[in-house]
Amino acid sequence: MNPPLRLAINGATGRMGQALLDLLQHDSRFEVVAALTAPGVPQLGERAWQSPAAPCFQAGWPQDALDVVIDFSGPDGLASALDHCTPRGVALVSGTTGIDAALKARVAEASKRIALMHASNFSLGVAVLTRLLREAAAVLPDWDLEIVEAHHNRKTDAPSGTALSLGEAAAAARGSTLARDGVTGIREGARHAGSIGFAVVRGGDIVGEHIAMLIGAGERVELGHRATDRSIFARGAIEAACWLCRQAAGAYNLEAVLASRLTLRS
Ligand SMILES: NC(=O)C1=CN([C@@H]2O[C@H](COP(=O)(O)OP(=O)(O)OC[C@H]3O[C@@H](n4cnc5c(N)ncnc54)[C@H](OP(=O)(O)O)[C@@H]3O)[C@@H](O)[C@H]2O)C=CC1
Ligand SMILES: O=C(O)C1=N[C@H](C(=O)O)C[C@H](O)C1
Repeated sequence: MNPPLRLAINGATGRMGQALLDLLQHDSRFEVVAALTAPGVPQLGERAWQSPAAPCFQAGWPQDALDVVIDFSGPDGLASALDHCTPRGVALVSGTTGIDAALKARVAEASKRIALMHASNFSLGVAVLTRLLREAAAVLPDWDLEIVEAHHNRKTDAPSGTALSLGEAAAAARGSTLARDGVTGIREGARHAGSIGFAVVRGGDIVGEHIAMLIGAGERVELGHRATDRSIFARGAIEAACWLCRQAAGAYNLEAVLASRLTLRS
């Protein structure tokens, strides 16, 4: 049997960090070597779960060698993970959203040296939704496309990373880009033909909902996904980490993992 993969969680005290730790306590494929969080959080020094084998929450990267890092933190946390993983050849799975063009470029640059998967959504359902939307957007090129997303009241980035990725996939299927046709924020006046609009709802404990509306004259197609439990994202990221550790340097997406595990047919 292979020894367990040596893993660090970045953003370990957050909502996703907790969902990951809940699953990883019982996953013999991994040894959680470090549970990293931001400096100053009250949990620093506490064990990540109730076992003497659990690491304590810490604010700096460990000296120990790692096989893989799973990062669900924020833009600063992702930048720090890139700084740690790239020179050391450590694989990196990141679900952090709300990152700007400069950080996206750093992610792309790092993937020349390490195996890296950055995905705005690690759920199987959203992977399928993306496929369906690509197809619908291509066969209905003249229909108006609006993407509505809803999340909990603690979410800081908007539109969500998933909404933007869905928009990018649809735009690409129509031979366009979000930079050209995406429209966010409050809109006034008539709709521009070909634009892809985004609407954002924030409230309560909504885990994550995305609805893509393709609106024609006298009819409308709606494709949507509702997450009701964060463990779906955590499970996807854990499977990705396991898979990524066997890959050469490069930028990978979740579809590659799903194709190898579930043989999703095109
Ligand atoms: N791709 C996907 O499938 C999913 C992506 N996400 C994304 O993951 C990210 C985290 O989401 P969520 O868990 O809900 O957010 P939380 O705010 O609950 O958790 C983020 C955690 O990261 C910590 N953190 C902040 N800065 C750093 C740093 N520099 N180094 C290490 N840790 C840091 C935070 O500490 P502190 O609280 O002190 O700031 C917090 O504990 C978001 O970008 C979100 O959009 C979420 C769900 C699914
Ligand atoms: O912050 C969240 O919670 C989520 N963020 C991701 C995003 O921005 O798309 C994925 C998921 O919807 C939950």
